Amino acid sequence: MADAALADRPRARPAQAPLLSVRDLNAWYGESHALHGVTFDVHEGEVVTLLGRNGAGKTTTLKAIMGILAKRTGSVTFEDRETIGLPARAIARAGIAYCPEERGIFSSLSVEENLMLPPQVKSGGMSVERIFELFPNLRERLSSQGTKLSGGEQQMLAIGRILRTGAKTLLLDEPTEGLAPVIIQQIGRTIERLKAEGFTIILVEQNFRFAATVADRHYVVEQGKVVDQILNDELDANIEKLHAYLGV
Ligand SMILES: Nc1ncnc2c1ncn2[C@@H]1O[C@H](COP(=O)(O)OP(=O)(O)OP(=O)(O)O)[C@@H](O)[C@H]1O
Repeated sequence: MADAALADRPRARPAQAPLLSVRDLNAWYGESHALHGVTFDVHEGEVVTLLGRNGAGKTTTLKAIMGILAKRTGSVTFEDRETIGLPARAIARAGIAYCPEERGIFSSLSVEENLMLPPQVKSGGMSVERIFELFPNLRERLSSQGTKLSGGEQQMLAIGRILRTGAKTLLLDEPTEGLAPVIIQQIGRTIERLKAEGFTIILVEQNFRFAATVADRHYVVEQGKVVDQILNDELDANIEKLHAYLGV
């Protein structure tokens, strides 16, 4: 195929191998079967969202990729390496970081202590100075206790903290949930900057209007499976279908 034709291909079908490839992923909470064969790909440098109703399996998909669910089957390859049998710490060292919906800020620790908590898993982690450039509020709150932070500041700290680790693939679970529009915009700008720097991001979002401002593609999750894919450029044309999926 000619180079020009390759360049014209949509992002959804680039020629190079995916960075992350999820195939027939099943996962359980104890006896409860939560994922029923999730399959999707993410290419390096993409921002991809998982959209879907409450309980569809979006968070579980992130946890299963990260290896923090005890029982999972199927295949998750990252940089062509199978990770399904690996413990979470090995997956983190491979360069994937997870920012949970509940943010996981230690209330008894200061902003600085929270920031320094996760170990660096790869070289090239972001310096604290750079993190403060992205989130100036954190610099001002450096010695504040975790409990004293607003929801927005907690979210910035949770994202800043994983940027220090050196991971270049980020799993962000509903980073905008419950936040004021001005903070949501700041998180949106941060995601854009990270994308421009080559980070790969999987974003779980309920707020598809926000998702549309940052993502290349959207996967729709329903009953523990990916049931559809919508390119961001084609979102407007598919808006009724998306409303039906999301029940809005
Ligand atoms: N800790 C748990 N123990 C048992 N079942 C769980 C647990 N967490 C989630 N589930 C179940 O797994 C399924 C998928 O939940 P999940 O949290 O992944 O959905 P979601 O799409 O992220 O939705 P939400 O936005 O509500 O978090 C649901 O049926 C849910 O009830």
